[in-house]
Amino acid sequence: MTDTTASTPARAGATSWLGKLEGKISWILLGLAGLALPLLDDSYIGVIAQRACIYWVLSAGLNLVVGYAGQIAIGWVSMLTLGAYTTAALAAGRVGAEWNPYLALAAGGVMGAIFGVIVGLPALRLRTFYFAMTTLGFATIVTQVALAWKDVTGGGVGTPGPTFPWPFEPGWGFYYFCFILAAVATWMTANIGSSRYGRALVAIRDAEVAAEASGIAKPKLLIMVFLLAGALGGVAGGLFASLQSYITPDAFTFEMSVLFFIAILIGGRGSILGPVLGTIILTALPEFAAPLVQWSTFLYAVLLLAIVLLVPGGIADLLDFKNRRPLTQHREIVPRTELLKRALDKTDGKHSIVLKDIALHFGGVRAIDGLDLEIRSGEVHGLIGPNGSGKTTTLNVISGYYRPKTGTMKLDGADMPFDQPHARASYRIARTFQTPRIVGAASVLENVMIGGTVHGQATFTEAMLSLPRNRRDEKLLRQAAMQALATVGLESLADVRADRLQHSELRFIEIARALMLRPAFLMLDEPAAGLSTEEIKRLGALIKAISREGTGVLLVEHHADLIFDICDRVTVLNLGKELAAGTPAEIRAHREVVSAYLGA
Ligand SMILES: Nc1ncnc2c1ncn2[C@@H]1O[C@H](COP(=O)(O)OP(=O)(O)OP(=O)(O)O)[C@@H](O)[C@H]1O
Repeated sequence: MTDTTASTPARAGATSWLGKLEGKISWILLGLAGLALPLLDDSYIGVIAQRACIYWVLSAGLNLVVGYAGQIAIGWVSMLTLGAYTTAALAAGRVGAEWNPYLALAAGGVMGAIFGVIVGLPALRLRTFYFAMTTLGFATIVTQVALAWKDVTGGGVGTPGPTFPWPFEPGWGFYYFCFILAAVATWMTANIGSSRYGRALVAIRDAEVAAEASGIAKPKLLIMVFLLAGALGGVAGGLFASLQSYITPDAFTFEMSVLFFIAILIGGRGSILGPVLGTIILTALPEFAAPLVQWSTFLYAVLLLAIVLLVPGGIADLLDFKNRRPLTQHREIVPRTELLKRALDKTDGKHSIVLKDIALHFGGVRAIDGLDLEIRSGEVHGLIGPNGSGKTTTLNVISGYYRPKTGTMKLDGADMPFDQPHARASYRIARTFQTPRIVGAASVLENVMIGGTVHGQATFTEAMLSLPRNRRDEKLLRQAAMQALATVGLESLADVRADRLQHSELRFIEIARALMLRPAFLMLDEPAAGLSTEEIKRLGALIKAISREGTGVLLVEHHADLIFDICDRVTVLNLGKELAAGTPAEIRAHREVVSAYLGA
């Protein structure tokens, strides 16, 4: 029985239309509430709203760093501090002539952008808490410099914040300024979030090796995100200085950093709306519960624990009504191999990857020990052998994850570099993994679109401003991903969050994602593991059809029947060496293979 939740095109269309409306209504309500706030004519509420908007300008950028890219930048208050002092010092004429406050604010943004990249750079090497500590350390340094550099910052005595002239003068004018900037920050980061860059960030966060195999270069992407997050933090700082009227280093506390960070976590990682609501709630809460101010850090911790334990996906998960609709239990995967012609470029010429004398050792373990292997276009090449014989390691060498000790690897006769896994996508070499590497929090369609990231043309800025080239990219990627999903038989699940799917479906999603590269070579690492007999049969037909379209397939597998049914040639490994190579018939009859691996 097939899934009926969205099985017909009309129903699928209605579902996505509803989904879009669900998403838009929240934004429209939030926008209207923000615009109408001055009607309350309550200056106290006005100040809280200004603060929430300012915090959101910072959190919007930080959301890309923490929520999307998964980097624990816990000391991002440093950007607020830098932006505040830059804007205040320039506007007050502490560095040369007095600057126009709007220009000084822009300078605060530039300062934030520069230091955002500098603080972010360690993230390229350091992971999790090590990176968190560097951001905290930087925040402490900035505060100490603000204390010591009296000429510019006023030291412990402080310096006045800027006052913005008409049309954003203090009061509701300034509120609208903060509101507009928060709206622009939201729009820009939402554009990034829904572009190939946003999907790439989430892939780096949840499935880094798969991101690399799809051609995503982590360093370049993270630097752009840190630059944007730093710039927004700097602008937020300039606004904060104006809101405070007077700034001293005490104004930039560790609690603020925690607030920004927790707002994103309780909002929901990888969401835009959730963290906006998280920031508003955390900004407003202490104001309306004034007697609890002393307890704020404790309350933040309790709130965070409650969210992590009760709603790990945060507010965004609570608002994700679409993914609460039940899926049909018994779903079938029925690939449509006739669609492969459109999903793949049938290559007219012959291509080959040739490995010669490859050796790779892990300490004393000889994982590969002088292996020769040739993968040709239009053929399925089976790689079999007992556990630990070096199959996955061979695949990882071809994918660029490991650099062997000796040997060469050539693509169509030309040397191919061993490292840089993300560069494999440019050779149109795609792969799947022994354990499916899928972004559980993203939809099935988004997961498949990740595979086509390298085909996008729009720059980061074009994506941020949603310019025509980015919209065209998105349209093409979406069409190609739907095509790939239809080919593997899963298009009816396109809108479903991937972590709701069954294991067998994840295996086919990985193949759809690999097809997005229009691969000249496809390497499959135990794709039949965990599949039913019927599913293995369909998988076999799909793999065979892929090779018939000209793609060279390397199939690592333990299911001997599948190997002998669909492979053109088979190599048997034992202890990292070739035990035998030949046609399936030859391998079946090979005495040593039968005794070492296949059994009598
Ligand atoms: N990163 C690593 N560090 C140390 N040893 C490793 C590493 N990766 C693989 N090995 C070792 O190298 C040998 C080959 O491992 P590999 O995973 O390539 O085997 P395999 O044939 O794919 O096995 P399986 O069928 O169980 O997946 C094994 O002895 C394994 O323990």
